[in-house]
Amino acid sequence: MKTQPRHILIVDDDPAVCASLKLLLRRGGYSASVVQRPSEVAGAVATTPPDLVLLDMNFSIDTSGRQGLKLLQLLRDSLPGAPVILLTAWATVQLAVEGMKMGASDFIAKPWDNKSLLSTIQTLIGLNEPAPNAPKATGFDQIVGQDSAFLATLEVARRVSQTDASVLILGESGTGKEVLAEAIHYSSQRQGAPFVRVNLGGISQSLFESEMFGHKKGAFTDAVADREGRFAKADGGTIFLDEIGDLGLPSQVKLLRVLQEKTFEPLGSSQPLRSDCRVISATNKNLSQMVAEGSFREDLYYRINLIKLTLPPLRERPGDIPLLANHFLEVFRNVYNRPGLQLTRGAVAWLRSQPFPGNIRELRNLIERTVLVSPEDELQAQDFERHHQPGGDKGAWPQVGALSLEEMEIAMIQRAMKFYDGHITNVAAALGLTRSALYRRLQKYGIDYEP
Ligand SMILES: Nc1ncnc2c1ncn2[C@@H]1O[C@H](COP(=O)(O)OP(=O)(O)OP(=O)(O)O)[C@@H](O)[C@H]1O
Repeated sequence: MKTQPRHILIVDDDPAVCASLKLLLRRGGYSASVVQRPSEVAGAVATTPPDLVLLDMNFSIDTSGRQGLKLLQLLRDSLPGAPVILLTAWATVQLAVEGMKMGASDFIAKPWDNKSLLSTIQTLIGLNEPAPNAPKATGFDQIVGQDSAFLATLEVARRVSQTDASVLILGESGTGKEVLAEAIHYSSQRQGAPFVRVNLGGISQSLFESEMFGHKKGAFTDAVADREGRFAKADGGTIFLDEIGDLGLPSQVKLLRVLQEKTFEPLGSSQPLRSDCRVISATNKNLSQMVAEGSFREDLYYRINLIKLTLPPLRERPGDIPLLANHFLEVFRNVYNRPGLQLTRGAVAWLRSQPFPGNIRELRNLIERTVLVSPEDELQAQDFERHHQPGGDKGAWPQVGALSLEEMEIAMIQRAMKFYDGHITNVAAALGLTRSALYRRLQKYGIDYEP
C-alpha cells in the first residue's frame, strides 16, 4: 500500500524563500504548498490541512513580528495537533522564544541548514504518528525498568534516536541520564561515530572556548600545540552536554551560537569549522526555573529541548528496585566471578523500602560494596543495612581544592578503619586493596592498627 506524502504548508512573503523551501521539501519526499499573504492562511489550512507548518516570523509588512505571532495563534487554534516551526532571523531570537511559549515546536534561524531543517521536520511529523513496529534498538538493552512512566520515556527516546533532534534529559543525580544518552546514540545512525561526553559543570569559563572549539598553537600563552575541541571530536556523532545547568551565562551565549549556526572557530583561527553533531544535554537542575530567574538563557533552553525526557527518581518507582538489584547482582556475579551470589527475599524487601536519594547509582554501589565485603554468597537484609550510607553517594565529595589526593586517601582509610573496627580484611576489601597494600599505606601514613 502506498502512503500519501506528508503535507507541509510554507507561510512566507519572500518568493525566493518559498521557492527554495518548496524544492527542498519536495526533494525530501513531502508535498508542499505556499502562502505568501497572511490573509490567505486560514483558507489554505481549511482546504488542505497540513501535517506541519513552516511559518516566517519576519513579514516585511510588519517588522515587529506581531504578524507572525498572530498567525501562530490562528494556526494553534485551527490546527492544534500540527507542529509549527518558526523561521526567524538571528537578531529576532527573542521573538522565536515568544512563539515557543505560544506552542510552536521549534525555531530555525535563516539562513537555515537544509539537513537539519529536514531532520527537525522528520522528527516532529514522526512524533505525531503511531509507533512503528520497528525492532527494538540495541542501545537500550542495558536499561532496566518496568515502571510505566519510565517505559513511556524510553519509548519516546527510542523513537527520537533515529532522528537528529536535540534531546534534553532531566532527572536527579544517578537516575540514568548518561546511560539513556548513550543508548540514544548507539541506536542511531550515528552509532559508528564518536559519542563525546562533556561535563560542562567541570569546565571553567576561561577554558570553555578552548575545550569546546579547540585552539591553534600560540593562541594563548599555554597553547603550545594545535588542539582539537570537543565539537570537532564529535563530528558525525553525538555530543553529550552533561550538567548543562552548571554552565555560566557568558559560555551559554557561545554555546547557543554553535548550536544555532553549526559552525565554530577554534581560538586563534579565523577559519570557521563545521560540526555535524547531534546534541543531547542533561541536567539535574530545574532549568525552567533557572530561565525564570535569569540564570539560564531562554533561547538556549528552547534550542536544546526539542525533545524533553524526564527520568523519574528511584523512590517514585520502587517496583523497579528488585529488577535493578537482580540486574546488578548478575553484573557482579560475572565481574567478581561469584556465580553463587543470591539475594534473600528479606534483602529484596529491605532494598525496596529504601529512599535511595542517590538513585540507581546509590543502589548499584551499595550492592557492589556488599558483594565485596560479604564472605557468604547469600546476601541478607542485614548485610545491606550494614553497608548502607543513606545519601552517602550523593554530594559527599569534598569541594575541588579542599583536599589533595593523598589527604583524601588518608581520610578514606581512617574512615574505613573506624567503620570496620580495624578489621584489616574487611577494610582492604572495602578499599579495593590487598591486605599487604593496606599495611604499606597504614605504615606510610602512620595510622594506628593492630597487627
Ligand atoms: N535503567 C537503568 N538500568 C540499569 N542501570 C542503570 C539504569 N539507570 C542507571 N543505571 C546505572 O546507574 C549508574 C548511574 O547512571 P548515570 O551515570 O547514567 O546517571 P546520571 O543521571 O547521568 O547521573 P549524574 O547526574 O550524577 O551524572 C550507572 O552505573 C548506570 O549504569
